[in-house]
Amino acid sequence: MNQSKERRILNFVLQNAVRGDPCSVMETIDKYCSEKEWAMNVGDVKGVILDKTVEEINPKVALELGTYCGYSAVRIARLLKAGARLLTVEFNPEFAAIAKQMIEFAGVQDKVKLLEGPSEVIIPQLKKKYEVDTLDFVFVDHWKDRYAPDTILLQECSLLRKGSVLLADNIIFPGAPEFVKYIRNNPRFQCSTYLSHLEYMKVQDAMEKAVFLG
Ligand SMILES: O=C(c1ccccc1)c1ccc(O)c(O)c1[N+](=O)[O-]
Ligand SMILES: [Mg+2]
Repeated sequence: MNQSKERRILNFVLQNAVRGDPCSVMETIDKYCSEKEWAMNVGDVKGVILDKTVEEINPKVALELGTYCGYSAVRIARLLKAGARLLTVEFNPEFAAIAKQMIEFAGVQDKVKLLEGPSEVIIPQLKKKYEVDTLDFVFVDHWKDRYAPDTILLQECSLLRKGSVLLADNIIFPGAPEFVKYIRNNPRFQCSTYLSHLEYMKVQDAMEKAVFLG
C-alpha cells in the first residue's frame, strides 16, 4: 500500500536524523519538506518566532492544538525547563501515530503528552483528567475554523489566567479570519502580529500573539 507523506517524512527522519537530538530532527524535517515534499510544519522561519515566544514565557504548562507530525511539539519541548510539560492535541489518528514516534525519536517524550481526539472534547478534560490548573502558553495550529471557538472554550473552562499567551499560526495563509476578528476586538486580549512566510514557501503568512489580560 502506498505510504503517506507523513510516513515518508518520519522514515526520512529515522534514517537521517540523530536519535535523541531534537535540533537534528527539526533540521531533517525542514530539509525533507523544503526539498522533497511540502508539509504543514510550522517550519524553520516561523519556528524562530515560536522559539522566542516560548523562551520569553518559559512555560510550566503548555498546550499545542494541532500536533501533525510532531515538529512543533519537538521544537517547543526542547526549550522547556525541568518539570515543565507540553500537552499536544491531534485529531487525526494517523498523524498522532507518526507524531508519537517522532517525539520519541527526538527524545522529548518525557516532556510531551500526546492527546488524540477532537480539541473540543479534550479541552474540557484538561483540568480533571490531565491535572491542568491553568495554561501558561498555547500554540494554536489546528483546523483554522477551530481557532476562535477553542479560544472561547479555553476561557469557558477557566484554563487561561492573567498573562497566559496564545500564539496562533497561519493568520494570513490559509488564514483564520473569524479568530483574528474575535481576538483583536476582544478587550481581554492584547494582540501583536508577527509577519512571516508560509513554511518552506515565499507566500506571506503571519503569527498572532495574544496575551490574556484576565
Ligand atoms: O490548512 C492547511 C492546509 C490547507 C491546504 C493544504 C494543506 C494544508 C494548513 C496550511 C499551513 C499550516 O501551517 C497549517 O497549520 C495548516 N493546517 O491545516 O493546520
Ligand atoms: Mg500551521
